[in-house]
Amino acid sequence: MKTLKVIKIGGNIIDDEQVLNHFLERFSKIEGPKILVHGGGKLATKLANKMGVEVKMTNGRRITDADTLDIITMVYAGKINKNIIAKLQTKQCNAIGFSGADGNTIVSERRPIKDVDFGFVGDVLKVNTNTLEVLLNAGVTPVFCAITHDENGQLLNTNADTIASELAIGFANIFKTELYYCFEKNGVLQNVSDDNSVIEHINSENYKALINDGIIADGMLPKLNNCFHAINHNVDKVCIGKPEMLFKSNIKYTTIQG
Ligand SMILES: Nc1ncnc2c1ncn2[C@@H]1O[C@H](COP(=O)(O)OP(=O)(O)O)[C@@H](O)[C@H]1O
Ligand SMILES: CC(=O)N[C@@H](CCC(=O)OP(=O)(O)O)C(=O)O
Repeated sequence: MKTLKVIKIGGNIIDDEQVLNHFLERFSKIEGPKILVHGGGKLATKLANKMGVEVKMTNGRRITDADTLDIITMVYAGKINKNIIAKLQTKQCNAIGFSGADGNTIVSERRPIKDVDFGFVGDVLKVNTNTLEVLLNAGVTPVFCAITHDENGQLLNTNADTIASELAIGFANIFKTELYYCFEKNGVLQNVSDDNSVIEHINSENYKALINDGIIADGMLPKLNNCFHAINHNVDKVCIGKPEMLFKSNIKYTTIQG
């Protein structure tokens, strides 16, 4: 079985032109099938502020009204995705940009209203691997933004970490699948302001303790939920850290264990 690497990059990598170029240079050289997933929440927030559209976040998720959906579609599926594709083409990496609507690759349903109405936010129902598998086997690299669709013509905003974990799970019976969450820190940290305090292994036991002790908070909570979801659904390897974890052997990062 071939190994598929699903790699997610967060806002802090996308926002910095130099960091992004350096990452894409090394990403393009990774051999074998690979999928890149990008966020871009920070840029969407910046543009919404500029356009006078109020930004509302709850539990790390963006409340997405019709104006916000327009903005995130322009930012995620347009500006960020197409810039990444153009850069990869300069590095001999033949990439194609995807939202979940393209090729009907990721189908979601609008999140039901419970305590909060998230608006046009989608929870993933299904990943269709057929088209993507053909592309991967032909050496083409799919690059996903954080947008899905409901098969009734409605685009939906879906967190990029979730897109990455659902893609990894979707391919877990076709490839040996590895999921890498790249962000600006060395991994999950014991002390969030000390990059040397990497917690190298997290399992469901120490995870609970880390939450209770307030060590894991903010965006790290949904990220780790996605990690456990993946490792419990046949994904072989789930890691969180700086992009260097993909390219160097002497680097510390966090590995998730089931
Ligand atoms: N224990 C922790 N270790 C590392 N980061 C943490 C921790 N607890 C909270 N965080 C926060 O989680 C953030 C990462 O989540 P998020 O911003 O959603 O990531 P991304 O940039 O991938 O979208 C970090 O920037 C950090 O501020
Ligand atoms: C529903 C929801 O919250 N979607 C996210 C999608 C982008 C994202 O996940 O970007 P980062 O990975 O850079 O945070 C949002 O709009 O912020």
